[in-house]
Amino acid sequence: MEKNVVKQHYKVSKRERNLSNNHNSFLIWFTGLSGSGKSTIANAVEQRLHDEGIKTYVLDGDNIRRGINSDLSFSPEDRSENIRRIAEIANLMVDAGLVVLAAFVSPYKKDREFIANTVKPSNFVEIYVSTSLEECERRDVKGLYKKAREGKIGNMTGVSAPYEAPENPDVEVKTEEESIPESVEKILNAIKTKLES
Ligand SMILES: Nc1ncnc2c1ncn2[C@@H]1O[C@H](COP(=O)(O)OS(=O)(=O)O)[C@@H](OP(=O)(O)O)[C@H]1O
Ligand SMILES: Nc1ncnc2c1ncn2[C@@H]1O[C@H](COP(=O)(O)OP(=O)(O)O)[C@@H](O)[C@H]1O
Repeated sequence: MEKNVVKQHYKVSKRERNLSNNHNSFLIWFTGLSGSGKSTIANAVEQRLHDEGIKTYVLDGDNIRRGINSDLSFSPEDRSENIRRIAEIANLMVDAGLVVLAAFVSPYKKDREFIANTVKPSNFVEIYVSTSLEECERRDVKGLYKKAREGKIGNMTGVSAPYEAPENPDVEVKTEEESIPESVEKILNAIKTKLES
């Protein structure tokens, strides 16, 4: 389809925004099963960054799916479209100078590669929140696993839909072995040099 759309260049660049904020902007992407701890850890990391005066924003699966992506299901195609839109949104926010923390199940490797390429691999930090399915089911924060086992919801990641774990994440957070503060420290250490503008 002919689109007749031409890329426009902005006067103020990402570099200039980063310089005036005194820190770089990039995307910290949390992937893992539902209940693994993505939101808990992303929000705890954000709090620490915010307290240091860094401009941040959290994008979270549940909230995005209640708003801009409320038309999407949990089929493989809709999950990919979910991630495609979030990658584009995150890219705009990174361009605007924010450190974006995104917490999405994002079960497909190819979708996570798409995100990295959308924001540029140098602006992408992948955090694998690697909690076992057994532990996520034990926590069952939202009662979804119980419903999935009872056959009341389909396509539940880990139960009736796949999760492709990252092979080479920047940080792996093992929530069954580490406390929340330990995981937060690990992530803050990993991004320290990235923040320097
Ligand atoms: N079938 C199924 N599978 C997985 N998750 C489900 C499902 N149905 C609803 N939920 C709830 O939706 C949240 C996951 O949405 P995401 O946008 O992160 O999913 S995805 O990246 O498109 O796979 C997820 O939030 P988190 O628990 O924070 O991960 C669940 O609360
Ligand atoms: N070490 C840990 N790291 C993160 N969450 C933990 C940890 N130990 C227990 N939890 C609990 O696990 C639950 C994870 O839920 P949540 O952060 O909503 O996960 P997700 O966003 O991946 O669905 C929370 O109730 C949290 O308090």
